[in-house]
Amino acid sequence: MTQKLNPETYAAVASRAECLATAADIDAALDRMAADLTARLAGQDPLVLCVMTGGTVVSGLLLPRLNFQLRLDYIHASRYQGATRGGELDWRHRPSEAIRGEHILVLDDILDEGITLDQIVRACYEDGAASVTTAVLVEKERPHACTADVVGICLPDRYLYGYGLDYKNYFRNAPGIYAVAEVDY
Ligand SMILES: O=P(O)(O)OC[C@H]1O[C@H](OP(=O)(O)OP(=O)(O)O)[C@H](O)[C@@H]1O
Ligand code: HPA
Repeated sequence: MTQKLNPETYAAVASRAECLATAADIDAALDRMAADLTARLAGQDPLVLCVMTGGTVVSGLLLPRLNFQLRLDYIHASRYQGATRGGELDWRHRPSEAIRGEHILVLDDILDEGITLDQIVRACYEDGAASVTTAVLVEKERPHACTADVVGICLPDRYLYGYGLDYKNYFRNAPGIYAVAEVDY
């Protein structure tokens, strides 16, 4: 069950947030990611795994830029659950059978502490992936448990929303990436 934000709180959070990346910045980042991923994966018939839920927006915008043979599935592992600090990774969907022998591309919105991506990559190899390539739209400027192969844009270590990233389960649809004000964090 997710908590609702009342409209006044929603508007106040939005008015205090700072835009760190515009839609034009993200478009340019997606173009760079697509070129890099094409160089790495064209001809390998990869199985793309969208990491739910935050990975949906980057997946939707990136896939039409990948002009080669691929298939799409999803994986669901969550550790924030609407909170602004992460906890234990909760597995909700792990497509183990589909992964065996495949070249996997994991697509997610953000590499923050890197715990989610690190555990997803380990799980893919445990499930018999032939290779695993990782791509994130945003990498936070902080130490991570792992790195991503392809990164769209690096942003400061603040709590972010937009382009799939949520604040209390809202703002995934914001048309830019915004840092939440200290008072709201
Ligand atoms: O690098 P980390 O510190 O592990 O954090 C990154 C993960 O956190 C978010 O997922 P979340 O658990 O919030 O689920 P969501 O995708 O449903 O928002 C985000 O989508 C990444 O998957
Ligand atoms: O900064 C963030 N914003 C939204 N979701 C997240 N998951 C990890 N870090 C973040």
